[in-house]
Order: sequence, then C-alpha cells, then structure tokens
Amino acid sequence: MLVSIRNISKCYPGQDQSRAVLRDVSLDLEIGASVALTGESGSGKSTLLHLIAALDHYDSGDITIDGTSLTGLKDSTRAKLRRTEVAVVFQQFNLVPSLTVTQNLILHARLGGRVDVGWITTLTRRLGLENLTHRYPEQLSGGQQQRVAIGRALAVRPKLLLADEPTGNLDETASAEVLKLMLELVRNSGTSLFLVTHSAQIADQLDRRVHLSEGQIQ
Ligand SMILES: Nc1ncnc2c1ncn2[C@@H]1O[C@H](COP(=O)(O)OP(=O)(O)OP(=O)(O)O)[C@@H](O)[C@H]1O
Repeated sequence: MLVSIRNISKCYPGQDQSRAVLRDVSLDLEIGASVALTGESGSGKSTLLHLIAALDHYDSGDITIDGTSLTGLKDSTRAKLRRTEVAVVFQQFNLVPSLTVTQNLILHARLGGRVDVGWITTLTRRLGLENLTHRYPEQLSGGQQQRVAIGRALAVRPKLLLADEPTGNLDETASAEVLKLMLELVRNSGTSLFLVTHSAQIADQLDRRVHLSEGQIQ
C-alpha cells in the first residue's frame, strides 16, 4: 500500500467538532493505482488532498505514505517528502514566471536533489513541450502551462502525484489532452495518482472513484 488514510478528522479553527470538514475518513491507495475523489463544492476534497500532501495537519487519525506516518513528522521532513516522494499539481499552474520551461522543469528536480537530465528530456518530449523549452510561462497557453507543471511534478520521479482539479482552468480540448498525457505518464512510470475533480467523466478514466459527501467517504 502506498497511501493509507485511517480515520482522519479535521476541523478548521473556530469550527465545532460536530461540523468537522472531514470526519473519520479512511482510504487506501495502492502502488501505481489511480483514484479520483469527487464531491460537491465544499465537501472537503482539497482539504483531504492537502493533508495527504503534508501541507496541513489533521486532528486525529493517521496517514502513512510508503510506510512513513505523517503524524508528528517534523516540518523539515514534511518539506522533504514534498520535494521528493509526493508531488502536487494545482488548478493554478504555479510556474515560476521568470524561468523558462526547461528551467521550471529542472528547478523542482534540483530542490529535490534528483536532477536526471535524461528523464527531464523524456518528459519534455512526452508532454509535447520540445518546441517550447525556451519560452516563459506567460508565452504559453493554459494547457501548455499545465503540461509544464505536470512535467515539473514528475521530474523528481515521485511515488505519488496529487492533482487538485488539474484541468479546472482549461477548455474541453486542452483538458482532455492534459488528462490523457498525465494518465499515460503516471501509468508508464508506476506513479500513483490521487486526483480531485468535479467531473464524473474525468473520474471515470481513473482506476477507481471515491465520493466525499459532508466530510465522509460514501
Ligand atoms: N483554511 C480554511 N479555514 C477555514 N475553513 C476552511 C479553510 N479551507 C477550507 N475551509 C472550509 O472547509 C470546507 C471544505 O473546503 P474544501 O476546499 O476542502 O472543499 P472542496 O470539496 O475542495 O471544494 P471545491 O470543490 O469548491 O474546491 C469548506 O466549507 C471551506 O469553506
């Protein structure tokens, strides 16, 4: 098992326990598998993704990633986990505007201490970015920017890719293309994928779909 989520509960400050955003959520993600998390707006999808990414803390329960429990983990270890084993792609592409495509791809790998030029070249080709390597983010379409963000996330060869509405800012054509490329890449590289989406059509393309409603897995 790559990710094991056990009885997670989470309240934001000022919220009373009975209205917790997540209540007793349990979920497993196998190595190499892909899971889509759907749910109404406000049901807690992004909150759960942030907890798995070690970007936020849960109140009770436990999450383990590849055998490492996130409970009580030092901030520096959490940060290291995010730079190496767990990568995140957001709806906003979050590229560094002053860096070219190639520099954006390399930066993250460098921070993770894993610059593999051959792999970055492969990612560039598979993501159809080979003619755009010297461009800056503002010179790219939304779909192209998200392809760079996916390449950047996978450059460190993470075990887990977390994607929060990765095609939410794209039109239908770009969305379909980005999703197809992302699924091909994670499947070929054995990376597990946890993807938050509103779209049943997107969710159906992953191995498994789970639904969150009022803070609980249905
Ligand atoms: N930092 C925060 N402080 C307080 N409440 C928050 C915070 N972040 C989220 N919430 C609340 O927690 C609930 C769940 O939010 P979350 O973003 O996880 O939902 P979501 O299912 O991802 O929604 P959407 O599909 O609209 O992005 C919402 O009611 C939201 O207002």
